[in-house]
Amino acid sequence: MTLLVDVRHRLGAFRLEAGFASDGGVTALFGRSGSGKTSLIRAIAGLIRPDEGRIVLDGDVLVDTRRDIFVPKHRRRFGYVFQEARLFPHFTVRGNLSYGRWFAPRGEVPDSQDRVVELLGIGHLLDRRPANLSGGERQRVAIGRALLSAPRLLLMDEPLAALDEERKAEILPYLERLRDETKVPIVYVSHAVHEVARLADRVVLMRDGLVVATGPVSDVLSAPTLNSGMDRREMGSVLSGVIASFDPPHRLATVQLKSNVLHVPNSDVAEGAPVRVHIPARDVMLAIERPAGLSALNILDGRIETIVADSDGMVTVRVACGGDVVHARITGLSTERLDLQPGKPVFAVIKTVALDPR
Ligand SMILES: Nc1ncnc2c1ncn2[C@@H]1O[C@H](COP(=O)(O)OP(=O)(O)OP(=O)(O)O)[C@@H](O)[C@H]1O
Repeated sequence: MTLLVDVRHRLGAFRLEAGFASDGGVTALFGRSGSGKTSLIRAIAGLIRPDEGRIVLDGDVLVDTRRDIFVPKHRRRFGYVFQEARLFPHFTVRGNLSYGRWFAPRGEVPDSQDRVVELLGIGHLLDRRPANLSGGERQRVAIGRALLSAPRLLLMDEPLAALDEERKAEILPYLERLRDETKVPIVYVSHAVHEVARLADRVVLMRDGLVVATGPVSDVLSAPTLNSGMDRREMGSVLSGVIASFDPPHRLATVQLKSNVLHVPNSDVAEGAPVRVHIPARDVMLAIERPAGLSALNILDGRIETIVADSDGMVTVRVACGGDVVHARITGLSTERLDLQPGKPVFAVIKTVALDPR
């Protein structure tokens, strides 16, 4: 799958001038409120007809303003999931799912309903109406309905934004299964860094209608020089590893990274499972001697690669710990006091790590 997007469009005083390429998986459109994420996904959906540009999916030209090509929304065969589930209130869950299937084009075989129901864990809800579902359940049904229309691309615009933290946590594992077990490419709009760190393969970082960085999630979320549009307090490292072992009494998982081991609170992931860890840079401290008597479980030794100063007096230090790179966000004063410089050996003390199944 290849998706090429390159659009320019004026909306009142706002100018969208954005493009990216995706070769499948989950592409996150990420940025602050008002950066243009929704406008861009609406252009991909066919809800906005761009002033200029092209959108091409697998060689199929959906928009080319120079050639006056504009394939209307209903002929693009995309699935949509919005902030609110927008289910039909008078239909049961089963009825809503059948409606999705009804939209699958003739000759296309959508995922079987049983498989989608199982994937999203909604089997026990089939006879209920939307009014009797939680927000998270409604959203899972909306995703199921979209999947059953055999979409070529799934567009999700802040699908978790209307849910409370508990419901978000409940639905994220289903989104991960969707990413890992279906072949449907996803464009996912979010302003929440932990969601993007957890779900995305590629990130398109937007600011003021422009794309300011694009690339693999681990690069975009951690590279301070590229992150001009991103709230630097949100920066962090995204590392891949596998679950090496468990310590059930302490509910801790041991994650083997490229050259380090991390201890992470978690008890639901199988041994050998590939995982991602997200380490916010603000939760990493640096020491020039190995600290003793600390409650932190994870202390990695490494060497400083770069130090980038911000205008707010903070600095982001990139530390290579063998083959794993960790970023620490510390004060400029600490940098001076510890005489931190590129090449200097340091210990990275990691306060929190989030573990995500992969
Ligand atoms: N139809 C319109 N006419 C004029 N301005 C518009 C229109 N639609 C959107 N805008 C403006 O375009 C800018 C980008 O909006 P957009 O919804 O794409 O951003 P966003 O990144 O998705 O933000 P949020 O996360 O808050 O949804 C905003 O300043 C918005 O006010």
